[in-house]
Amino acid sequence: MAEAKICGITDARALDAAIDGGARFVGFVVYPKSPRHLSRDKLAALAERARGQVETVVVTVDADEELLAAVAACAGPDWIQLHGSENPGKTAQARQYAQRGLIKAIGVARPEDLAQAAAFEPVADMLMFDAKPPPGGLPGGNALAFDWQILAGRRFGRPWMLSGGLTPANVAEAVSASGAAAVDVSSGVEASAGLKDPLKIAEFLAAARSA
Ligand SMILES: O=C(O)c1ccccc1N[C@@H]1O[C@H](COP(=O)(O)O)[C@@H](O)[C@H]1O
Repeated sequence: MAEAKICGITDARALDAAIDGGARFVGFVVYPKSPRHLSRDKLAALAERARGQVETVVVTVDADEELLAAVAACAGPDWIQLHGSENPGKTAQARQYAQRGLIKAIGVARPEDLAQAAAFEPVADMLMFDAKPPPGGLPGGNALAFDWQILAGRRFGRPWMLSGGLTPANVAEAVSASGAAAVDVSSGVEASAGLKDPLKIAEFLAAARSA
């Protein structure tokens, strides 16, 4: 059984589907270039609805302290996910803005990319391995997968989550190939960019649970 994070939630129906389906985490994106970006008001409302039912994650990209403080004030997230090119120092500084911890995303295309994990283990509470973004593309949320076998048998000093191009149809194979204990999805449970499909969320969570 793999734990799951449903990321890029933009409305209450999707949030409720994630909670009802047994997600451990829900993710809210604060990054204006993303089709899943949330205004402060919407972020606050969704975080309030989620409180106490599921662990909340705010996803940021190279956010400055002002933005992190604003996110903390309006949403009080359990976790902050850093999905840009934050270095270990910046990652450590962000810790004060999350209630439970930090998730640091690492882009993976080749086995050598996993070496970056070591520098973040002392400062992040969880790692996320996502497909390296295409040149000029968004830093995440691209529906791109990488070779999951790269992770097979690898051990890290922190818990980690598999991300990138996961869907209800491939998540079981991804878990089996990589050995992931937790998985993260955004595009694979959408009807269109930025609009989650509650049925696909339920299917993904059922598949992850039985993986
Ligand atoms: O989802 C986004 O729009 C996004 C924007 C900026 C940084 C990260 C983002 N999403 C993260 O990427 C993973 C993988 O997405 P996908 O399933 O391949 O579409 C997503 O789960 C978020 O953690």
